[in-house]
Amino acid sequence: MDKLIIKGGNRLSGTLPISGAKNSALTLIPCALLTEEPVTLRNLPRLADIDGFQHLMTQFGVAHSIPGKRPEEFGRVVTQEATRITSNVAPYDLVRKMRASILVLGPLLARTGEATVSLPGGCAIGNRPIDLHLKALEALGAEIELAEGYVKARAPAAGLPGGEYDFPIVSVGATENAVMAAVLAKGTSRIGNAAREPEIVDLCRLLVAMGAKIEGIGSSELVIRGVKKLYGATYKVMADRIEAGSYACAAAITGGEVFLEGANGEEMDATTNALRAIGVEVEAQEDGVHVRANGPLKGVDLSTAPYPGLATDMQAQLMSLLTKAGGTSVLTETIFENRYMHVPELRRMGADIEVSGRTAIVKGVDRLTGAEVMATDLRASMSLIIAALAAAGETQVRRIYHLDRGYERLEEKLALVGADIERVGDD
Ligand SMILES: CC(=O)N[C@H]1[C@@H](OP(=O)(O)OP(=O)(O)OC[C@H]2O[C@@H](n3ccc(=O)[nH]c3=O)[C@H](O)[C@@H]2O)O[C@H](CO)[C@@H](O)[C@@H]1O
Ligand SMILES: C=C(OP(=O)(O)O)C(=O)O
Repeated sequence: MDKLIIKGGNRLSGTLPISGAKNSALTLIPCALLTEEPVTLRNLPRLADIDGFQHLMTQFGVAHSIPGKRPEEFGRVVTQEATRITSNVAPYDLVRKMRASILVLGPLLARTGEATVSLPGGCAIGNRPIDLHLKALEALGAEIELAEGYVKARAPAAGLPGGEYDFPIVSVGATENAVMAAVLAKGTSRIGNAAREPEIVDLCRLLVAMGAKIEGIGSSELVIRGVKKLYGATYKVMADRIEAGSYACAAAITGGEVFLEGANGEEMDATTNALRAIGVEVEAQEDGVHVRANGPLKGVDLSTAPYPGLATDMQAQLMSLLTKAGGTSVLTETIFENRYMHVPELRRMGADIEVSGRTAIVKGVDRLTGAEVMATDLRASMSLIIAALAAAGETQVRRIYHLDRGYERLEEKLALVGADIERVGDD
């Protein structure tokens, strides 16, 4: 297993390219199941999760090709073609490694009338049930059965009729599954209290490019008129707002100045507002976001919330930044029940953080020190790297396979802006 060795203290400066969004790509890829025509995605990030999802897609008979010959630098172009679905079963072995695999349920059901998908199970950040995915699909007319660790979903012989569902709480994944199932339904569907995350907008835009009829895109009420058939399309995956926010925190904690090339300022408004409140200068430009930390960092109170609120996927990284901010900060995590796994590791680096239930109280310290730490999940891993960049001495981050799920060429990008970071084989 690899580990990262980071020597802290370098001020980050320069241009940092932002990749395609993992969480968008993971819902755009299964859209290829909805049509027999080729769907080409541009700007796909090179990530373990994307490779894993593409592997899952081959299970259903989806063919992949890379059109043209271009160097695979940042961002890939991949065409998927599901001329014929050869299986509608997603087995445990492929699903357990990646929770987002549940996103094949809606499209498989819509295209073939049946889908059998392994229950994904919990993960480090929380329990993460899928009850809302199933309730929404039932409301659209599916029959659902749970047996032997699998979800078996079936549509009536004539296809899903479509229907109405109001989510009791906002769920990104369940909204995505419902939208992907509704686009090929016989009738019209209405999804209330839908998630409004930019990744959902990206999903709807691809589906519209494929011929879907969706109203209310970007709002919490989606009305979807089912169509008989969807067509092929070519679509560019949006920039990763969480990757961009993570690197903004990394630059800020070093007192640095970076240009996040390709980032979309509007989509990361809540993060940029938090950074500004902390005392970091952030300017959204047409082709990216400029970040400059030029003065003392101030403690703030932050609470995560569904979009347009502050993303839970940014909580750990902002907490790292706040360990060096003056005064006391209070962070409240409202989305996942166990998303403070980074706290004990940050404490090992000298941070002063107390957790009580959903709240973390962070008292700024003058100095963080390098230590051997363990990554526990994707964003927790990034928070340790952010702290390491500002810590005195050397930090070793183990279990970095979590990072490879969501940060494309992390050490290359950070080195590009001056970080002293190296990936070595673990002993
Ligand atoms: C691949 C992907 O896009 N992952 C993102 C997606 O995850 P994901 O789609 O899994 O997250 P959800 O929005 O569904 O989860 C929000 C909350 O709803 C709960 N819930 C969800 C579904 C359900 O059927 N029942 C239920 O109770 C969850 O446990 C959680 O407490 O949105 C999260 C919230 O922004 C992000 O942190 C993840 O990075
Ligand atoms: C929690 C995350 O991802 P996933 O839903 O894929 O586990 C994340 O991206 O921070």
